[in-house]
Amino acid sequence: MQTIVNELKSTAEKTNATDIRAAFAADPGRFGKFSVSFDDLIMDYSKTAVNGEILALFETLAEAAGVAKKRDEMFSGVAINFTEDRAVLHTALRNRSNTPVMVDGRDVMPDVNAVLAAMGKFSDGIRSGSLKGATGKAITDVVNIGIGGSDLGPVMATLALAPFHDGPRAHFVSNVDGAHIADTLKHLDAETTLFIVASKTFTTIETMTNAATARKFIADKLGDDAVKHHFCAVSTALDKVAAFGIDSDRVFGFWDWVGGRYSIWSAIGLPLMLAVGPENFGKFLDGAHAMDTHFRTAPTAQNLPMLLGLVGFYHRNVLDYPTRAILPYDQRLLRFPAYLQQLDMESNGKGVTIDGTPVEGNSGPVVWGEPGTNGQHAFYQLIHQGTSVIPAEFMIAKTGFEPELRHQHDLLIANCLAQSAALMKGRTLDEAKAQLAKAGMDEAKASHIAPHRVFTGNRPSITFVYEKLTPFALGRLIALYEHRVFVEGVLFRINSFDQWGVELGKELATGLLPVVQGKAAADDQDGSTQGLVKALIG
Ligand SMILES: O=P(O)(O)OC[C@H]1O[C@](O)(CO)[C@@H](O)[C@@H]1O
Repeated sequence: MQTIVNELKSTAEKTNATDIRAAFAADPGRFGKFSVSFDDLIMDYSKTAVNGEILALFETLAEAAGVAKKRDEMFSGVAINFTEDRAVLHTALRNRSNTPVMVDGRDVMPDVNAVLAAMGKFSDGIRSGSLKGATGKAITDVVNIGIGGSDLGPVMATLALAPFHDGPRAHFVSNVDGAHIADTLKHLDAETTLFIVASKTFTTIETMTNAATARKFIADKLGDDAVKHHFCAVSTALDKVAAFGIDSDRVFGFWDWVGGRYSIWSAIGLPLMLAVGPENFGKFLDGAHAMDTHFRTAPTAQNLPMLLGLVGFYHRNVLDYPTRAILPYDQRLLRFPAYLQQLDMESNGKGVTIDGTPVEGNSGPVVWGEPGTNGQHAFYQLIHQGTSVIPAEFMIAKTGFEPELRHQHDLLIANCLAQSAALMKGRTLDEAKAQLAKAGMDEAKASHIAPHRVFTGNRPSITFVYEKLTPFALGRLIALYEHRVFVEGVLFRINSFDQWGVELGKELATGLLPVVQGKAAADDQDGSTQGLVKALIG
């Protein structure tokens, strides 16, 4: 593999691949060569440093790394998450074909479908008002209590599908900071509020602490017996859920072969189903399944997740770009960058390969971003003229949901395409001087000012275009990014599906809590922690 990576480096240099502007000047038909589509989803990667030679090496690299073989292992239930001895089967949750998926010799599809049906029945009951609170009132507000994968996916998807909401209002509490639940409960009526305690392990301290506060909120207002009418739970730890006191018919399970950051398709998606209904949730699953089928069957050169992963690896490990910006031109994808931060950085932020040896080169990039056009007024200065090259990933729908505001959607499209073009084309010194001269600036001053108005250009971006942000399109987009993370993880030669890196902080926090509470001395803490504890608690 390393030989091919080295060949990618030398070929990029030899073909001057990073001069993207020159590549377009030499080949106006570049878009046709370096864009792929799957139904209405188009991925334009022509504004990246690719060419025919690079693309051929991508295919060689994918073959040498065995990406397709490892993909098929994942879909078939091989325990590829070997440090936790688990299969990775979030794809089974949206396996709309219902072909058997075997785990430990057993087809899991009947279980998957049973949970989905139970979620649908519960959602219909809450949404119709037939399932009521303790005082006989219909539920008007749902509060999801969870964090990480038990929060970020539901938050992102529920906001993204706002035009499809016809159920109770959705609220999300995740941070252990009391401000989060306090600000949420302030506006809610206990009689008409349902809490979902969402935790794969049912041990996460933030979630369990907030759940206890929510429970007290209901008990104080409506009495202990009311709790069972105002709570439900989503978890794999059914014994812990029972101990919390939630009735089994309000517990929606999922399985250890579903990673937290890959769990939106499971019962973790219950807040989304309550908001948009079981039918739209089914379309959400349909979209992901369509992308799964595409990923499993399309040849590499036409395979969107494969290409997105290969370009991402190329940017990270060949061209050495340390971050990537996710820039959705869709306000309802406001939380999509944050969702991808966990999906990508908790999956591929690893330093050890599957062999237990240190990663050679780089592993996952820093993922960040904000919707356009807002980002243009915040950090685009750096993206355009800073000293770091930051690959951008834009996404834009052909059509919005507000026909009466079509003129605003036109502006959104114009800005999205313009930013991608500006990053690629830039502005030369001569162009800057000519522009200043045309504005009437004298030559001496223009020579002084012009360097500040130069844009290097040749800054890479990928643009996704799709018809409309429907449940199907959202499911398809999320699955695309899940599989891109998978492809990059294989190329980095890491296990993308464990997350040991979150353990140490948790362990130290457990030991520090009694010190913060004044119940234990800080003597064995490091000097900085001792100083900070003293400053904070005296
Ligand atoms: O759903 P749980 O078990 O509460 O875990 C919440 C999150 O904490 C982590 O385990 C660590 O961040 C994530 O992987 C997970 O999504």
